[in-house]
Amino acid sequence: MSTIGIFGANGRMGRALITVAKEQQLKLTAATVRSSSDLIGVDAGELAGVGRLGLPLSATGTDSINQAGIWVDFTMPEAMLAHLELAVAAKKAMVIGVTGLTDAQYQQVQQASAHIPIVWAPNMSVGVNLLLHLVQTAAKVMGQTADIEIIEAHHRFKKDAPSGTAMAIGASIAKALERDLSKVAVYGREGITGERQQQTIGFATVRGGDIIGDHTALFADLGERLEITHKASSRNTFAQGALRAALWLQNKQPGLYSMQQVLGLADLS
Ligand SMILES: NC(=O)C1=CN([C@@H]2O[C@H](COP(=O)(O)OP(=O)(O)OC[C@H]3O[C@@H](n4cnc5c(N)ncnc54)[C@H](OP(=O)(O)O)[C@@H]3O)[C@@H](O)[C@H]2O)C=CC1
Ligand SMILES: O=C(O)C1=N[C@H](C(=O)O)C[C@H](O)C1
Repeated sequence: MSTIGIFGANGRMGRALITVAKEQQLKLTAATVRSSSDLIGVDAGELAGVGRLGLPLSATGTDSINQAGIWVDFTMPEAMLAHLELAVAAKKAMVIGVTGLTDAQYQQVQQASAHIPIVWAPNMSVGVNLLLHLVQTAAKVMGQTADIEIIEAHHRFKKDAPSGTAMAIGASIAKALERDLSKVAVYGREGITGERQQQTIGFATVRGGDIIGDHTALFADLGERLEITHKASSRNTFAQGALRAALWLQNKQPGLYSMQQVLGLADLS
């Protein structure tokens, strides 16, 4: 079994990853934090509240990159790109869950995948990845006449909007309907907006409290509406998916892989 490392171990997802790695008895051999962090040397299991693991947190950098073969990154876009540079230089595989990437940042991930195997996905849960297929069926059946809106809700600490998952749902629906998402997306509404344009795909964002992650795709027609909803009740579900992706990446050739491929859902129509 490959050795696994976690960048950004002190984040919400970093701690969930440590928890799940312990539950699944995976070979977690590195957990890193910023080089300026006071947490360096603290036990990773104690940080995550799951008891001593005998794994001290180390500083992200060239000294720690060789502590693991596959690295998991749920940090922030700029930090992730710096980690990616380290991984490419050391030929390490990466699982990336970071959202809110600009097009240019996503292109940097694509370019790095010419050198190392990478899984990038805005949502690592089984349910959301199934939902990405279900919305395509709904779009094909109802999308020519129904109004399509994507509603997402997350905790008050989230920094990007709409969520990466909401964007992926929009892209999935737009693809099924052969619409260009960049032309039909409407992000929030205010003032005298006029009547709704039928071809548009609307996005609405809610931020509050400790909501872990809710997503709804709404297909609203005259006389009926269909809502397809996913609600995450624990971050461990994302961590389980990420660690499954890490194991799946063992011995893979360089390339950019999706969670659909990891879960064997890529061929669902
Ligand atoms: N794909 C998926 O399934 C999921 C994706 N996400 C995404 O994962 C990302 C992280 O989410 P979450 O865990 O809630 O965020 P947190 O804010 O809890 O954690 C972010 C981590 O990144 C580190 N970090 C941030 N900026 C820097 C930097 N400049 N240099 C070094 N380290 C840095 C932080 O370090 P420090 O503690 O020192 O500040 C922290 O450890 C988001 O993009 C989120 O959308 C979240 C859940 C599921
Ligand atoms: O920031 C989060 O928390 C989450 N972010 C991801 C996203 O932006 O889609 C996935 C999940 O919903 C949690």
